[in-house]
Amino acid sequence: ISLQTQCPSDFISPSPSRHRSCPVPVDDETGHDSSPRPWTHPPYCLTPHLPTSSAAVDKLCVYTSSSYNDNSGISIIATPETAAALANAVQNPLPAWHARQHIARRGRLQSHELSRKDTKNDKASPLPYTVITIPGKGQGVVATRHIAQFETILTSFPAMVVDNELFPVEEDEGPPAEGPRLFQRALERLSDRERFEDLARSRREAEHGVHIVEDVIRTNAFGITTPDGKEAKGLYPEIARLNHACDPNAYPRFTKADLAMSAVATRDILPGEEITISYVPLGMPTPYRHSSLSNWGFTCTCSLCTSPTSARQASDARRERLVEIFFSMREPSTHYDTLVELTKEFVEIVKVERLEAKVGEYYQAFMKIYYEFGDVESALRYAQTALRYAELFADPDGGFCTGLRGDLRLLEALIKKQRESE
Ligand SMILES: C[S@@+](CC[C@H](N)C(=O)[O-])C[C@H]1O[C@@H](n2cnc3c(N)ncnc32)[C@H](O)[C@@H]1O
Repeated sequence: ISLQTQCPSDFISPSPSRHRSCPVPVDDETGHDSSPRPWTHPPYCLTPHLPTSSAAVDKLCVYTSSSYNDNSGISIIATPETAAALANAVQNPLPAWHARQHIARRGRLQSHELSRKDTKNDKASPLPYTVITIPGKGQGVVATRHIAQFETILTSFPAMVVDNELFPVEEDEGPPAEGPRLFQRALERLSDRERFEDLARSRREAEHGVHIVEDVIRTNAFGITTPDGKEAKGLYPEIARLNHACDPNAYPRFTKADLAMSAVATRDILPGEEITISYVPLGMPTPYRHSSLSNWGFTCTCSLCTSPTSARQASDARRERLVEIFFSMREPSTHYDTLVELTKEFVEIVKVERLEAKVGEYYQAFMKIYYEFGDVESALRYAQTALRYAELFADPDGGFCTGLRGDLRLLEALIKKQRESE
């Protein structure tokens, strides 16, 4: 008998649990008298006045679990359906949960100074990083020992998840007027408010009246997809200490099954080196990066942006060349030999520009192109490498990895059939 239950909004591998159930949507009417599991407070709901272009949303409610993440707590602002889809992740943490050393007690980071002791791979400090003040950047995260390429540096669990309806893309559309009341309730109910309120803000002076939750989320949150497929913002206080670099040494990986966000090293990191991620899509040339970064209200002074003009221009040219090559590779008029040459050039640029975290995506595209050319053996090799990198930098149970595994099986079957008929 399998104890595992599959719920309608489950991801590929639901975490097996004896206590597993399929949570039903609850709101302020259905959940008024009690606090239905895993929520420790009755849902607080409002009907937002959304722009007509927006999908129909009857209610947005605040759902809180005070016990989540070693009693740091989580507040979710979502529709009853999305909250139900998130409930299992909140209620059934994966077995590795307590083993994660970087969740300090009460969810706070150990923010001690980077001392000589720390840099010597000190066993007493289980964390491979510390949080310190970085001139011109506020706080930042610095390695306290050698971190190997592909190592998971830190994993963080969300303090808040907020439906994107409260963060319309079009600036002039304006957020729904109900936003601040929902934000306030979500903040008040958090057990560890300090973990949230300590985070960087970027709109305090420029835009008076912006609610602290809106400001903190806009400055620090990641875009995530909930198990029922809704776009939301996830606020991960530990990961939020990572500053931006255009040539970062870490990459954020979101795993839907436990809602975790991890920072994975894209290359070896030396003790004392700052650990950085890119806030904007990797691989963009300077002007695109700078306009995308304007949302955070800082001028990027990372090593790439402050490198000599000639080096920066060379990097921009390589990044633009990647796009050109990609289109040429897909041109129907491109001959196979040219395709092979273009692939080599592309791979070389990816190495020089240190875009390891994008290899999964790039090689998946190569797989398709070589398959269309009838070179199934090469397609299989690219699919294998794509999956290896995707499992490092993307959700191993997510759609990207699952799709690649399916492609691999098809390609293997095809090759087997071809060999049998030879
Ligand atoms: C997600 S927070 C990063 C952590 C933040 N430094 C702190 O003290 O908590 C984003 C904010 O950090 C600062 N920041 C991040 N990367 C930076 C960079 N490369 N240069 C200058 N400031 C940066 C900006 O103020 C930005 O709005």
